[in-house]
Amino acid sequence: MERIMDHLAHERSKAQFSVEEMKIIWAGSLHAFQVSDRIARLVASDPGFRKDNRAVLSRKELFKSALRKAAYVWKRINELALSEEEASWLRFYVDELAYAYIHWGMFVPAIKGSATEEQQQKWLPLANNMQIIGTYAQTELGHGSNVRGLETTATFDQETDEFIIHSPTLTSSKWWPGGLGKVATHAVVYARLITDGQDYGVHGFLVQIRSLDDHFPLPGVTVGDIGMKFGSGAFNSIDNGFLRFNHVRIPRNQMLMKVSRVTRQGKYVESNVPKQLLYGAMVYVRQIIVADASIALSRAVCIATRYSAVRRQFGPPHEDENGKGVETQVIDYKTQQSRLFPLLASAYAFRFVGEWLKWLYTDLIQKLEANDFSTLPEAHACTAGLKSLTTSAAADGIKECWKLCGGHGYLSSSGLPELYAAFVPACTYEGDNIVLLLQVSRFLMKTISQLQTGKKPIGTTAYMAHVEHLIQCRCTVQKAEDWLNPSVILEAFEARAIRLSVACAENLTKFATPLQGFSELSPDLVEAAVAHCQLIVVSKFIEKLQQNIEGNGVKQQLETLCNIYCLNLIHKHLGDFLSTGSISPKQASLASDQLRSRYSKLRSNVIALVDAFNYTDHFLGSVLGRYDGNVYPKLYEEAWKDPLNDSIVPDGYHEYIQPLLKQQLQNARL
Ligand SMILES: CCCCCCCC/C=C\CCCCCCCCC/C=C/C(=O)SCCNC(=O)CCNC(=O)[C@H](O)C(C)(C)COP(=O)(O)OP(=O)(O)OC[C@H]1O[C@@H](n2cnc3c(N)ncnc32)[C@H](O)[C@@H]1OP(=O)(O)O
Ligand SMILES: Cc1cc2nc3c(=O)[nH]c(=O)nc-3n(C[C@H](O)[C@H](O)[C@H](O)COP(=O)(O)OP(=O)(O)OC[C@H]3O[C@@H](n4cnc5c(N)ncnc54)[C@H](O)[C@@H]3O)c2cc1C
Repeated sequence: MERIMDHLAHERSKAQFSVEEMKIIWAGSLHAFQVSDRIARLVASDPGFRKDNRAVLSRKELFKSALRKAAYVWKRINELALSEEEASWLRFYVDELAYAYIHWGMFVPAIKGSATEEQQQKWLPLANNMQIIGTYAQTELGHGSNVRGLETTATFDQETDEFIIHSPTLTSSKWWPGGLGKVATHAVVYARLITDGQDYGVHGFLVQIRSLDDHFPLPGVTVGDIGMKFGSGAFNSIDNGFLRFNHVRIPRNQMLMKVSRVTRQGKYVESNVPKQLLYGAMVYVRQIIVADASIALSRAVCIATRYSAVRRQFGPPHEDENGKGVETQVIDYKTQQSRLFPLLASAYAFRFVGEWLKWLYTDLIQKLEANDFSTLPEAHACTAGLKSLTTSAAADGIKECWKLCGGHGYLSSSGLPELYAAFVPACTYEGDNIVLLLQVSRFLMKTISQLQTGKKPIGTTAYMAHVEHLIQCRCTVQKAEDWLNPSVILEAFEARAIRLSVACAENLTKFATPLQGFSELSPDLVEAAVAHCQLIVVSKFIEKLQQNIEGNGVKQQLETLCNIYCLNLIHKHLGDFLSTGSISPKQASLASDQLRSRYSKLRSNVIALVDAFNYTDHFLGSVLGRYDGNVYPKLYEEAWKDPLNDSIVPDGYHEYIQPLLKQQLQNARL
C-alpha cells in the first residue's frame, strides 16, 4: 500500500513546472480558481452531497435523491448567501443531473433572450426565486433537429385574447425536455403561431403545466416521464418528459414577444430583431457545453493518467526509488502514451477554446443589446461547430480512457462508465452533431461565395481572405523541429481547411440546384466543417500561448501540449492533409517523429498536468483516479460495499441454485 502511494508522490516530484500556477491558467483567472476551489471543497466535505451510491440505486431512489440534493443545494445557496457565480459552481460540483440544469440553463435564458422587458419583469423574479420551475419544451416525438417541422400549434383566439395550445397529432407530443416528466410547473413551449388563419411558424410561449397548489397537471395537459435512459445513474436522475396539450388556453401576453408579437386584434407584427434570436437559448447552452466537454474529458483523462502511473504490467523489471524490482508502469508504454497524451492535450485545447467562445458569446450579447446583429451568424456557426467538435471528441475520449484503464475501467467504481453515459448524449442534445456541422458548412459556403463579391471575411473566417495564397502555398517543413513553429502549423491547418471548403464550393456548382448539391455532398461538407472547427481550436491554443503566461515552466508545458494537439490531428487526418496537398508524405512522417518526441518530453509532467485540473476526489468519483493513488485497497473496499456482498449466501440460492445442484447431483448418482 505504501509503495503505491509513493508512486504518485514520485511522479509529482518529477514535474518541471508550477502546478499552482497551472491551476490558475486552467481556471481562467486567480479569482475563478479561488471561487471554484472553495466551492469544490465545500461540496466535497458535506455528507449531504455524497454520490458514491448512485450506481446501486433504483430509478425511483435515484430520482428522489436528485430531488433531495437539488433542494439542499437551494437551501445552502440561501443559507450561505452565495453569489450567482458561487451558486453555479455549487450546482456544478454537486454533479447530479436534475431539473435545475434545465431551469437555470435553458428556461431562464430563453426568457431572458426572447421575452420583452415587461415580460421579463414579471417572469424572471418568479423563476429566480424558484417560485416556479421551468423547462424548455422544444423537441417533439416526431421532430427534434428540424425545428421548423414542429407541429404543436398556438392559435390566437381574438374573442378571448388567448392562445390555444394544442397537440394535433401523436408526433406533436413534446418529448425529451428535462425536468418536464415529474417536476416542472411551467414550460417555454415552442409551437406554430397561427393567427387569422395564417401559420407564422415556430414561436415560444410560456405555459403553466402543473398546479402550484397540488402539483397536478392543469386541465388539458397530459404529462409524464419518457422512461429509462442509457447506463446506470447518469441521466436517469432526471425526468425527461412527454407533454400533450388538449386546447390549453394561455393569455396572449404569454407569447415571448421580443422577436415578434400578436396585437389585440390578432395582427402579427415583426420587430427589427432577427427571428433567429428565438433560438438564442440554444446558442447560449452550446457555448456552455463546450466548457463542459473540456471538464468531462479532463475528468476522464485525470482518472486514466493517475491510474496508468499506478498500474504496472510486464517487465523488464525496473528498480523503484527504493531499489526494489518492479514491473513497468503502463504509462511508460508508447502505445499508452499515444492514446492518452493527445486526450490530455485536447482537454487543455477545449478549455482554451471554451474560454474564447465565452468571450465571443459575451461580446455577441453586448452587441445585440446595442441592436448590432452583425456577429450573430458567426456566433451561431462557432457555437454549433465547436459544440459538435468538442462533444464528439470528448465522448470518444472518455470511452478511450475507460479502455486505457483495462478491466478495472469497466467497474462502476472507476467512475468512467457513468461519466460516459452522462456525457455521450451531449453529441445529440442541443443539436445533433452532424446537423450542427452542416450548419457550419452552410456558413462556410456562404462566406466563400461572398469572397467573389469582395466582402471581407472576418473573425474565424478571416483566413479565407488569403484564399489565393492558401490554395497554392507549400508547407516549408524540412526537418522534424520545423513542426514546432506555430506559423507553420497554422498555415497547414488553414490550407487544409480552405482547400476542402473551396473543393466543396466548386463541386456544388455541378448540381442542378444548391439543395441537391448540399444533399449529395453532405459528407464532404461535414469534413470541411470539421477542418474549419479544428483550425479554430488550433488557432485559439496558439493565441493563448501568445498571451502573458506566468509561472515557472507553465508556458513550456502548454507549448508541448499545443504541439501534441496539432500534430496528433495531422496524424489522425493525414488523408485530408495529403489529398489537399497541404503537406507532403515526407513532412507527414516528420510530423509523426516530432509527435513521438513530444510524448517523451511530456511524460514526467503528466501527473502534475492532471493535478492542475484541481478536481477533488469527490468530484472525480473514481477509485482509479484517487489523488493518493491508493487504488488496490480501495477497489477491494468498494467491492465489499456492493449490495450483493451484504449476505454470504445470495438471495435466490434456496430457490434456484440449491435445487439445481441437488438435481444434478441426483442425476449423477442415478
Ligand atoms: C474551469 C471551467 C469552468 C467551466 C464550467 C462549465 C460549466 C458546465 C456546467 C454545466 C454543464 C451543462 C450541461 C448541460 C446539461 C444538459 C442539458 C441538456 C438540455 C438539452 C436541451 C435540448 O436539447 S433543447 C433542444 C435543442 N434542439 C436543437 O438544438 C435542434 C437543432 N436544430 C436547430 O437548431 C435548427 O432547427 C437548425 C439550425 C438545424 C435549423 O436549420 P434550418 O431549418 O436551416 O434553419 P432555419 O430555422 O430556417 O434558419 C435559417 C437561418 O438561421 C440560421 N440559424 C439557425 N439556428 C440559429 C441560431 N441558433 N442562431 C442564429 N442563427 C441561426 C441558419 O444558419 C440560417 O442562416 P442562413 O443560412 O439563412 O444565413
Ligand atoms: C439527454 C437528452 C436531453 C434532452 N433534453 C431536451 C430538452 O430539455 N428540451 C428539448 O426540447 N429537447 C431535448 N432533447 C432533445 C434533443 O434536442 C434532440 O434529441 C436533438 O435535437 C436531436 O434531434 P432528434 O432526436 O430529432 O434526432 P434526429 O434529427 O431524428 O436524428 C436522427 C439521425 O438523423 C440524422 N439527421 C437528421 N437530420 C439530418 C440532416 N438534415 N442531414 C443529415 N442527417 C440528419 C442525425 O445526424 C441522426 O443521425 C434532449 C435529448 C437528449 C438525448
